[in-house]
Amino acid sequence: MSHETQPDGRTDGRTDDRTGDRPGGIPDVALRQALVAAGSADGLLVATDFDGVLAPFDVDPMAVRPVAGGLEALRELAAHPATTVALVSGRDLGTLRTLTGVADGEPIVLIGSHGAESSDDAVRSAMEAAAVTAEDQALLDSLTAEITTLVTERHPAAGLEHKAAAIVVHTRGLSPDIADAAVAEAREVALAHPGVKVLKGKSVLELSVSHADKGSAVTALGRARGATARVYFGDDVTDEDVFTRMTRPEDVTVKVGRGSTAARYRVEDEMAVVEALEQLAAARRPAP
Ligand SMILES: O=P(O)(O)OC[C@H]1O[C@H](O[C@H]2O[C@H](CO)[C@@H](O)[C@H](O)[C@H]2O)[C@H](O)[C@@H](O)[C@@H]1O
Repeated sequence: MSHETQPDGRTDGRTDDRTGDRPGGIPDVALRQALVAAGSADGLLVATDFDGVLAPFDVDPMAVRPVAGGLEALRELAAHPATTVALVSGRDLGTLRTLTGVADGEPIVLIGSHGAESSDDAVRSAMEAAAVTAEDQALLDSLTAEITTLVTERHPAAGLEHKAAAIVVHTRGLSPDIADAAVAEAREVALAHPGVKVLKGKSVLELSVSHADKGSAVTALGRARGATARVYFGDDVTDEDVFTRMTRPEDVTVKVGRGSTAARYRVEDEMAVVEALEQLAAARRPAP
């Protein structure tokens, strides 16, 4: 049986999505310069994906937490004038809030369910067409029932995650053959339901009733806040929707880890993301 290929070029069931030990720092001089330039823009948008970018992967999707320094750097950035900060995720809004600890009223925008949910009015209004309707909910309910039966009866080692707009089959840590079979059969179930969007992520198959995309949500936020420079960090297929939409000369798009990408720059891991955020925050501080 051929193994399900991951967006980062690995095969399903492997638990390490990273490139190995890193020496520290951001070796790419061009990226460092781009961050300094973005940091001095009149209006800055800094947005980052969550899993695999700000939080290391875990077999248990609810056990992940942001890497040390990540939230601190985002909070400092959000406190600077003319600076908008957003956390953007395939997680649903409630889960993103729980896992990041970002409280209601904090000046960090949360964008969940790949853009279908947000704490920001402008994003919600721009993404209204992608919000989950009663009809979508009925579709999700019947899809969830079928996928739950499939996983319980045929692939009990796989995990299930219930989200506001999707049901997700998790295969991290499983042997490739078991993971491939679970993913292939879940995909078959989804394909029998017109209107269901199938997303193959890293050791996950997400079956969604929303057609939101992160690119539309992030660019809507940038527009609403008058951002003249936009910075985005992402690691997975759904982040490519942002990379392909952010192509102005002032934009800084950063792919985290391996795999083909439309991003302009690349860093190795979550700690490099924190370093980049700290550089941006330093560039944003008023001169003494
Ligand atoms: O858009 P993101 O914030 O990157 O979310 C993408 C998916 O992330 C989660 O799955 C990933 O992280 C899990 C926890 O480390 C891991 O077990 C799984 O293998 C990864 O694919 C989340 O569970 C999904 O719902 C998100 O869509």
